[in-house]
Amino acid sequence: MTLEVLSKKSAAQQYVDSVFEQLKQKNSHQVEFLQAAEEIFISLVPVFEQHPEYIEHNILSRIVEPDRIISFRVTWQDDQNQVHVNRGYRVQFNNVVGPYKGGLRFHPTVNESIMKFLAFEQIFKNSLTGQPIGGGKGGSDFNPKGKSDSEIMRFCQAFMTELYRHIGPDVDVPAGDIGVGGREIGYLWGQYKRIRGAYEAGVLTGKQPGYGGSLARKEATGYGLVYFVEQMLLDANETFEDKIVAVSGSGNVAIYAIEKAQQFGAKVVTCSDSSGYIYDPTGIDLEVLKEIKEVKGDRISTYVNYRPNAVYTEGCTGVWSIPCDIALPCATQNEINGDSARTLISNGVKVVAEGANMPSDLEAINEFLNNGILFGPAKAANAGGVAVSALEMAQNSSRISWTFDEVDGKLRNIMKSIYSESKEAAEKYGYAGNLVVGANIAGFVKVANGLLTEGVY
Ligand SMILES: NC(=O)c1ccc[n+]([C@@H]2O[C@H](COP(=O)([O-])OP(=O)(O)OC[C@H]3O[C@@H](n4cnc5c(N)ncnc54)[C@H](O)[C@@H]3O)[C@@H](O)[C@H]2O)c1
Repeated sequence: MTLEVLSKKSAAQQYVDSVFEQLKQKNSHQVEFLQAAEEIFISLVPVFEQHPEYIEHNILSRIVEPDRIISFRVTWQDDQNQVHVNRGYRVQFNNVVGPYKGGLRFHPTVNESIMKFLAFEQIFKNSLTGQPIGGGKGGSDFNPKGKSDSEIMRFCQAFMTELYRHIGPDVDVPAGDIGVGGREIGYLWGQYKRIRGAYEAGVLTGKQPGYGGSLARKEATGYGLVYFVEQMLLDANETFEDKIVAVSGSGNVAIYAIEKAQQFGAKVVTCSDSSGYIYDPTGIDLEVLKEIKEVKGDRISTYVNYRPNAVYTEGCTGVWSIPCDIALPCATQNEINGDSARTLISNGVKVVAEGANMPSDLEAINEFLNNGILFGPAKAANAGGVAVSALEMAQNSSRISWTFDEVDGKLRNIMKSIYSESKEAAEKYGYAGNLVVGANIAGFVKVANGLLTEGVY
């Protein structure tokens, strides 16, 4: 029996290693994609140990190769009539669970590796939501910084003039991401509608409420994060009541995480932007924060003009030196390194949950896990945004609009079930308490089982 188990173990490990080796050979220049794939592959070894049928059907090789990668030229004219060319992408990675779904990113760093890494992660995040959405991602190396409104509009129209033939409400449903907000979604949607000659609202999500958009989409990621932590706390017989919370960022995710945490009775004492952070020991004044960021688009340093007892400090990482019970990184990738993690731990943090994508580096995650900190990984904890995008698609298909409370109630249930599925998967595969492994496995197994039912293709 022992030998049998050992040989099975070794078969699973050998299989995962060999698929990863082939992946490296085929994609040697795609650093980000390989990094994301490796992280997920490591979590999956125990799954292949228990499911040799996945090895027989070569599921891993089939999941890690995108269904297709579309790359196209985008030609547009600036306000001085100069002609520019950018490259557009859409990676349609996997549609076993539903139509491809994932954001569009407009940023100069966009390349095929980054598109593939984001689309690959999106498969498992979307599967975890329990909503019928597959994984995709797209974008362009276009830099929106410094562009006029008309230039943005012309770029979006040129981008959609090619993209429209590859997407559709039952095919592939893009949304926003970095550099693509409500304004860009509006221009993209207008152009799609004009070309198609049909009101296919479900082709894009993140639209304005009243024009095909869903109520509570703006709040969804931040609220969802807090609902996820609510479940983590509940399991430890705790609540948000009177907890000290440190939040980083002051954008869409941060603002609504702060709002919900405060509604649950927590005291949120920090927020930040890319220049520095605020420490307000009496609790962040949300009205002031919204005025600064949503109305005026100002720097977070101006907070002290409204709240003289608060302290502003230059530099972002210092935010993690503030003692807290719960830390919610909601700004950007790699904002918590090993040192920041150790500081948080020595100051007594009990829960860390990721609102941003990949805010903790690998060393930080290991510090949290090895020191018994409850850790909620981004794939699970910030899935509320895409979950409500799926609810937007459902409303578009049925041509009805749910109330704010209806959407919010569904979001809370979805976050509850993402938590319990991740927790149960971790327990089932021998990693009790490790939500990183649990979320990867729970997302993967659903896609793998779907693939098994569809035959070989
Ligand atoms: N908006 C969503 O629905 C959603 C969903 C899932 C994940 N995310 C992720 O959450 C993160 C934040 O997204 P958002 O929508 O709130 O973006 P946003 O642009 O609204 O806000 C980002 C905020 O972070 C601040 N920031 C940037 N760099 C920083 C740094 N180094 N240190 C501290 N603050 C910094 C910015 O000043 C801004 O206030 C991103 O990683 C994004 O990919 C967002």
